[in-house]
Amino acid sequence: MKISVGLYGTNAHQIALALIQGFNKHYTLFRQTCREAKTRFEQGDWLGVHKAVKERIRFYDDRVDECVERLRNDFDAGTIDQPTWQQIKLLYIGLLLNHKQPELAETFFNSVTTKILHRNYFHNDFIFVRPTVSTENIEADHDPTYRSYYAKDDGVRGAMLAIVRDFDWQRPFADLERDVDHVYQAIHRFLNGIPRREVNFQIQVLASAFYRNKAAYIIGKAVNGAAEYPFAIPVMHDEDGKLYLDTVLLDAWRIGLLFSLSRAYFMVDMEVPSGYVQFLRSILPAKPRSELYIMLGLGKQGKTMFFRDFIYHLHHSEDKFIMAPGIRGLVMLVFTLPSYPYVFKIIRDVFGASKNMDRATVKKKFMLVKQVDRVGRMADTLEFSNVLFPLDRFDPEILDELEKLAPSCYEIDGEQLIIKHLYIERRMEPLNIHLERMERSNNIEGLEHAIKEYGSAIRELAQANIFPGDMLWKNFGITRFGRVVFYDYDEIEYMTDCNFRRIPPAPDFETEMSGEVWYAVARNDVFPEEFATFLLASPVVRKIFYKHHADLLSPKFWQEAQQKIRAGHVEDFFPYPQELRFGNSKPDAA
Ligand SMILES: Nc1ncnc2c1ncn2[C@@H]1O[C@H](COP(=O)(O)OP(=O)(O)OP(=O)(O)O)[C@@H](O)[C@H]1O
Repeated sequence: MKISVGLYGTNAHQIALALIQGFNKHYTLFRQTCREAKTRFEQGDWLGVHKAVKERIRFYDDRVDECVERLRNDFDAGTIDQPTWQQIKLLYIGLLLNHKQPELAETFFNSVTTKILHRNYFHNDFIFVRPTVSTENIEADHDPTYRSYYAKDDGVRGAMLAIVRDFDWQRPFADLERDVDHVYQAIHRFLNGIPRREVNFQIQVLASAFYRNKAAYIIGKAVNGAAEYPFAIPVMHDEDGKLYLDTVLLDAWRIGLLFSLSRAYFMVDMEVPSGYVQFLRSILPAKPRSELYIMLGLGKQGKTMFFRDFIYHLHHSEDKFIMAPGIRGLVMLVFTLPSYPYVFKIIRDVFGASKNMDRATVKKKFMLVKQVDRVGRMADTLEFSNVLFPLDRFDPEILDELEKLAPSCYEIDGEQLIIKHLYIERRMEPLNIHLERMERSNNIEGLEHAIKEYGSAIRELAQANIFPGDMLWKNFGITRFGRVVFYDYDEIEYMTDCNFRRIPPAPDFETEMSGEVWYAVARNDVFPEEFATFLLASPVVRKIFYKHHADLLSPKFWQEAQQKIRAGHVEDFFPYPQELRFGNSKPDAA
């Protein structure tokens, strides 16, 4: 039934209700899959874990589209007048007063209404440019955000046992008391003894575990006097299918790395997500809230917050956007703001000669990266449409490049530059620049570290079913923490779609020397023996590469990795160093 909208929005209330119903449906489904993560973990359903993460990404857009359609069908949304839209927003705020996820619901409102309204309406009268409802200290009705434990008669060890048991995993531990003892010893070593307990001593633990890949992480902090000690404990399956604690992470920066954007998103069952973010911020104050929301699977909220932070930063800085240092892309045009740690990537209109693909394929590859396990080796990207930038902050070189290479991707409207589509990702030092710097300063240790890391990145990506396609140094970056991460996605393929081949012997010497290819090459053929030609021109780099990663230059490594994937093997990737593991168990060999 179509209801026509009268003057001053007599249906404003019904429209506000339709919007909140749309959001509530979204969050119910989102929570359901997060809740089921516990069962998937208990059952060791690792392929199911990947499938669920992939499917969850679509939930948001599906619900937004559904809600837009409902507003169009039931309320003729395109004809709603300005006063009615303002009224709808005010009524919607009223519906959020006791809501448990008001910040997400505000963002949902924006997602739906910006699909209906013209850009001129994108200000605070009509959408939530700024949040309106506070998320401070929202109490959950059913599932508390964190639980508190005290060291009573059975001491800290007893509290730790209770913490783990309260997760109620329906799978036995191999030897929980042994593991808790390891945790206790690790804390002892880390703190140089166990400090005297103050009267306020307590351990606070986030009530839902953080599920990712084959692990569940217990995250919390101990409070003692004025000091707080964060911790994260990964729980895993051993080779007999029993649970065990793999380590305890006690350095806040190491815990922060669990939330690196180059890893897959967590599944966490949260009634009040802002409570989780608030708690995480108390142990990781340097992590932007936007990145925490993204890592909790709430990407749209993360993007919204990222953008609010970015606009705020623009108002409080003066530097200009410049072209990103390094070798220019043949597919992407990349610029950056030196005072902000991200790069901005636009798909060019015309690609360099060697790039035989189109815009849709590039977008598909970027989406693929979001959906797979990035194993800490592929940068996550935030995708935006119609982004407004202040024109006077752009270096003329970027404007020239835009005009030359991507004329259909932008518009200039008065003082504003509107970029129609772009990806944003963390800025790193391009690996080619890093290696040159290391070689120039004769820093062999730094060079060796970076090359070792590069090979490990390729190896781990292969184990996670990703073949980078273009493995040149310039397509990788190195993070502040010295980790090598891949960021050029236009040529990536699933490992299982590639055909890794040895170069067939030449029929005769003349053919071999001719520089011509003497064998037929199909689209998905890959010849690992060729990698050395374009990677290892520098003798010092070559020597180090051969020392650590010579096997990557033969088809055998790649074919074996393929076989394992085809046999359903899901590799273990540990977001912390091997030497921190308690060594209780070899990882599950399944
Ligand atoms: N995350 C990043 N941090 C820092 N610099 C980056 C980042 N991403 C890209 N760059 C810079 O921009 C350049 C081009 O980026 P990218 O490799 O994504 O583009 P491309 O067009 O896909 O490249 P190619 O021509 O190799 O396909 C890189 O060589 C690098 O110098």
